[in-house]
Amino acid sequence: MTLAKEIPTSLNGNLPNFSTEAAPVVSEEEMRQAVRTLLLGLGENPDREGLKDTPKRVVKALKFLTSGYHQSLDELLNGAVFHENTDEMVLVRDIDIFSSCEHHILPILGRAHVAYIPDGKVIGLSKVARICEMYGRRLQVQERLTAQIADALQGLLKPKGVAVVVEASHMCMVMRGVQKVGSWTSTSAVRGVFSEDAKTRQEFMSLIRHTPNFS
Ligand SMILES: Nc1nc2c(ncn2[C@@H]2O[C@H](COP(=O)(O)OP(=O)(O)OP(=O)(O)O)[C@@H](O)[C@H]2O)c(=O)[nH]1
Ligand SMILES: [Zn+2]
Repeated sequence: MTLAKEIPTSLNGNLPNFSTEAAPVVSEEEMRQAVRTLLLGLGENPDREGLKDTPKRVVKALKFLTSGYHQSLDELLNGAVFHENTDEMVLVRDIDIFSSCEHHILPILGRAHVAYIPDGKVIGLSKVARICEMYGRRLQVQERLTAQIADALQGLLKPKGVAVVVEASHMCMVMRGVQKVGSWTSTSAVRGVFSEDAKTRQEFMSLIRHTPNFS
């Protein structure tokens, strides 16, 4: 493993825990070897037929599950911010979340509800889901994921307010550890008018609880 002088520009600002000096560059082969070592440590034979391509598959899967480190808001937005004279709440509900907890690298499965009150600008609806994907496909804690989604929208649109609720089940609490099947966690991040005005916050909460008749 060597130390990079610079983080590739695509990662700038996305790797929270490395300074520019210390960002390690790890080859694909080194990553596969690490998975092979894990398999050996688990008492498996990494050379048996079913496992011989597993290191390659695991590295590919983990790279996909953390691909959000290589995205940027600019890129995913693709210019889809539009001037619109509205200040009514926009809510995108039930956005599925597939993230990975940073403590165990196990799945966090759930959904996000994202609302904002525009102040002259709206964003393409699909981009709200793409923002959730970008931050979801990183090693996360749910609280940070929720706040990052809220802060991204706040920064991009400078709206009157943003509210985000994430409801998710952590496989590290279900499949191992305390093993609480069916437990889930709700986190919220409110900015602007949603934090200042209880009525607006309540409207958001009641909209995310309402069951539409097409679902
Ligand atoms: N706040 C928060 N905690 C999380 C999240 N994901 C996992 N955790 C918790 O992180 C904690 C790590 O605790 P440790 O005691 O260091 O790890 P552990 O021995 O594996 O803990 P147990 O899960 O209790 O067996 C656990 O309580 C997890 O439930 C998250 O998104 N937010
Ligand atoms: Zn965990």
